[in-house]
Amino acid sequence: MTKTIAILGAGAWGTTLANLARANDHQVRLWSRQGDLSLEDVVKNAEIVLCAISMKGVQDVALSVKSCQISPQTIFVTATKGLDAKTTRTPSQIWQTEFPDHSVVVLSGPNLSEEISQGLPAATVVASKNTAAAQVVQQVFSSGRFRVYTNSDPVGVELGGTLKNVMAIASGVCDGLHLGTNAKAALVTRGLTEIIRIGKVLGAKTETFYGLSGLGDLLATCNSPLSRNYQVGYQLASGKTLTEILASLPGTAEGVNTCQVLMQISQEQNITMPITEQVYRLLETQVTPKQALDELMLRDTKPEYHQ
Ligand SMILES: NC(=O)C1=CN([C@@H]2O[C@H](COP(=O)(O)OP(=O)(O)OC[C@H]3O[C@@H](n4cnc5c(N)ncnc54)[C@H](O)[C@@H]3O)[C@@H](O)[C@H]2O)C=CC1
Ligand SMILES: O=C(CO)COP(=O)(O)O
Repeated sequence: MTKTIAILGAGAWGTTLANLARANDHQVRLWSRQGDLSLEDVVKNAEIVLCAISMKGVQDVALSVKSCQISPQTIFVTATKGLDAKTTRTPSQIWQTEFPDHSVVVLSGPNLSEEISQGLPAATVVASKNTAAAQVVQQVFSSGRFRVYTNSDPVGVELGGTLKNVMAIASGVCDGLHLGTNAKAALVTRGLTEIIRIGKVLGAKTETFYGLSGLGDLLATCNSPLSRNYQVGYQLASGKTLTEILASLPGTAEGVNTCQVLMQISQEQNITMPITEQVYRLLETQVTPKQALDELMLRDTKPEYHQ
């Protein structure tokens, strides 16, 4: 059945998701700050409101949507991968707080938008506490080129997509320094251990991180030059400054802000995050890429599963 869908954010990901829904004959209205359509008109009577805005805009846009006319049945879908700098909340927690009586669905997976725009095959996950809402969103986006799975752990699905961005920066550094395949495998595997350690504290299920939105997205983003986060790391390793890199980057690299929020969480909750800490120190120019590597390699020896 044709759905009316409002997509907020006309960047790389919002546009790609709009095209996927249009290809399935849904009626899509796309809103961006620079566009001609008003937010009020875009969300009016929408059965689904999907947000693909960068993290820094989510709270303000959620508040603006709150002042618009929304049907009580409207499903909110969040596709943003980040953490709020002020409250450390995930995007779905922001949407659920502002719309407590609505279903909120997280959409996340190994989804480099450029590949999907080219029609290459990909899979994703839609996760919600409300299974029926997740199934509606699954039907909206599923096609022969985009395979959509449902999941009942929205925070886990969301954190997989968010936390891997920091590991993608580290992976870019690893490749930029030409450290080899063994080093990359070790980094990504220990990165997953670190993601699971943080994710469990933040309320996610461990098994979710072994799925598409966890390991899947980690592999995609840590291995692709199409990833903006990977590009940040790769170019830092080549000696560029963060300011120079961000000035020429096509789109948002959420891992930069996510890393700062994670350091705050790590200090407040006493969670060991060695890779995240070195990425943070590198972004803050407290260490060089080579020093960050040495710090990681020379940590105290320990059993593999010592937390
Ligand atoms: N591009 C990709 O391959 C994927 C991106 N994502 C996530 O989707 C989100 C958006 O990413 P992209 O579309 O790639 O970024 P982008 O930089 O291409 O677009 C960001 C969009 O957010 C809007 N925006 C930024 N700040 C805003 C504010 N304060 N108020 C209102 N709108 C604001 C921009 O105008 C733009 O429409 C990010 O969280 C990203 O991690 C998730 C999966 C895939
Ligand atoms: O989340 C993504 C792929 O799943 C996109 O990665 P980047 O934001 O690093 O480009």
